[in-house]
Amino acid sequence: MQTVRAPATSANLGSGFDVFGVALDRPTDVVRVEKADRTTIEMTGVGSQYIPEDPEKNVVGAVAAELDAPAHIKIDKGVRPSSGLGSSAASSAGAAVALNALYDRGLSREELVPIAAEGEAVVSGEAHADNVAPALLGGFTVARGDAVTAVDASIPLVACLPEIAVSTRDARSVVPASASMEDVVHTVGSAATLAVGMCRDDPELVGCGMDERVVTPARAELITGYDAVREAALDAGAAGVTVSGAGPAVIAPCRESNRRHVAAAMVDAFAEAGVESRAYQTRVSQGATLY
Ligand SMILES: Nc1ncnc2c1ncn2[C@@H]1O[C@H](COP(=O)(O)OP(=O)(O)OP(=O)(O)O)[C@@H](O)[C@H]1O
Ligand SMILES: N[C@@H](CCO)C(=O)O
Repeated sequence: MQTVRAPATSANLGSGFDVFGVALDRPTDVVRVEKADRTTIEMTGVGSQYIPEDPEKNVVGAVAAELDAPAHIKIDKGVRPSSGLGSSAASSAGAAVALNALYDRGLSREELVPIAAEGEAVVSGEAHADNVAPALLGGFTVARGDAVTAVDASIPLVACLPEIAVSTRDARSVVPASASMEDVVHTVGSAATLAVGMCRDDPELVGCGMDERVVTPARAELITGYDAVREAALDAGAAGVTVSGAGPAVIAPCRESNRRHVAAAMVDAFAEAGVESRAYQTRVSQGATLY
């Protein structure tokens, strides 16, 4: 038997649409695997009632098939599905690490990225790596085509998850098909600033580099209270605010000393907009861990 704790992730970070990602130290999924003749799946935890246990429809079924590693897979969900916090990626990455160990496949974390990405294809039709890369490698990751670059980083963050359902499909359907050259230049400047901020463990640069004018404003429209939550987080000392993944979670990097204050301000602002929410006081951290 092998057990893995797999982290939530935030992939985009404003300026890095479909490219940047970070692993978060909470929330997490716990994935437990035991050898079996055929793959079966058992789900518990937050939102598990909405996740199919059929291996054809659950992301971990595709990962087990890719690794030719049939198993009884138990997943205790800590990362709510359709959260913008990489719920499906946490399970995919956790299963990839656990099954690789269970069957002694000897694959590196980098080699597991495309395998875990096949799990993502079950959900979205695309084997995109922007969430599974940080879930496997930890820190800050850059997914560019088939290549992934990872750097260690430790940035305090608040990830505030409202009780709103936003499907990734809907959130992708509102992304504009084109952008002006002015906006492209602005995004490149922001993305470069964010990457430097991650390399320097500087939350101010990371927050500044989240500013993006094409994808984020379109998606913010799907999140009731977003503008007020953004303003409240900035007033409380956050260095920046953006939509996490496809939403509806909203993330805000900040200094550790004011993280609690930022978290409370975001929850209060959602409440004033009539939306219940939960704020995770978290940080950029390591990838999936065997224990
Ligand atoms: N093991 C699993 N864990 C979570 N969701 C799963 C799993 N297997 C299948 N799913 C399906 O995947 C969908 C959730 O994945 P989705 O990528 O939309 O959300 P997310 O991972 O929270 O968001 P994001 O990628 O924006 O961070 C749900 O429809 C859910 O039923
Ligand atoms: N990068 C993806 C993450 C969601 O899977 C998006 O923002 O749509």
